[in-house]
Amino acid sequence: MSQPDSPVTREQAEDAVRTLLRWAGDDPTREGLLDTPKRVVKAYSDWFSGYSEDAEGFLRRTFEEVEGYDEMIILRDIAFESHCEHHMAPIIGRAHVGYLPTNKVVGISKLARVVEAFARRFQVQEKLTAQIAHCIDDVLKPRGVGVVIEAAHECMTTRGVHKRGVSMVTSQMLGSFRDDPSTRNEFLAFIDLRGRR
Ligand SMILES: Nc1nc2c(ncn2[C@@H]2O[C@H](COP(=O)(O)OP(=O)(O)OP(=O)(O)O)[C@@H](O)[C@H]2O)c(=O)[nH]1
Ligand SMILES: [Zn+2]
Repeated sequence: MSQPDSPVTREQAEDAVRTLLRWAGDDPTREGLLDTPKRVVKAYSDWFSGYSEDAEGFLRRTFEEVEGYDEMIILRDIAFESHCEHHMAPIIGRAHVGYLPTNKVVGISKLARVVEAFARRFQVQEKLTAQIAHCIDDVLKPRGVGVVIEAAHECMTTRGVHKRGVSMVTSQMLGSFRDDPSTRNEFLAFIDLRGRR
């Protein structure tokens, strides 16, 4: 992931927020807005904390004592918040992640941590989906990985085309999830996209 050449200071980021406030037609020196740049930068530090997270690192601790368990493992309904890289508007959704282990499994919370690490960046949903799947595939080297994401894009609901209730669905299947229709179908049946609404 390429980073900007020179680091931006917190003060510069706060100035940028003041500029936007002025540009929108308000007065950043009025009482209600005085602390807003500070708050916005703090909020952004949270929303974009993924840039400083090592997604692969979360998957390095694995467990082998699982009595030979070798069936599918799924973490479904992982709620996440991200931001679209086109409008910097929220993307609110759920991710479903499954894999077929080889001889080791990972702590289940780590799958959610991987989702968070990539979601807390500027994203398009396709890239987010692929990054999660490839990260799990690269580190765990399982027999297969499936990632399905359903999300609402606020750039489509609160502005632009103004379509509420629309969700975008993306999937990235790798290994046996891609090549073996029964594995793919088992995963899709477990996550039951429409049935659990
Ligand atoms: N494929 C994809 N498109 C996205 C995602 N997030 C936002 N977009 C779309 O990115 C496109 C950007 O299109 P542009 O025409 O450059 O931007 P725009 O003029 O603001 O477009 P409108 O949203 O249609 O008003 C829009 O169609 C968005 O709906 C995403 O995660 N994946
Ligand atoms: Zn957008």
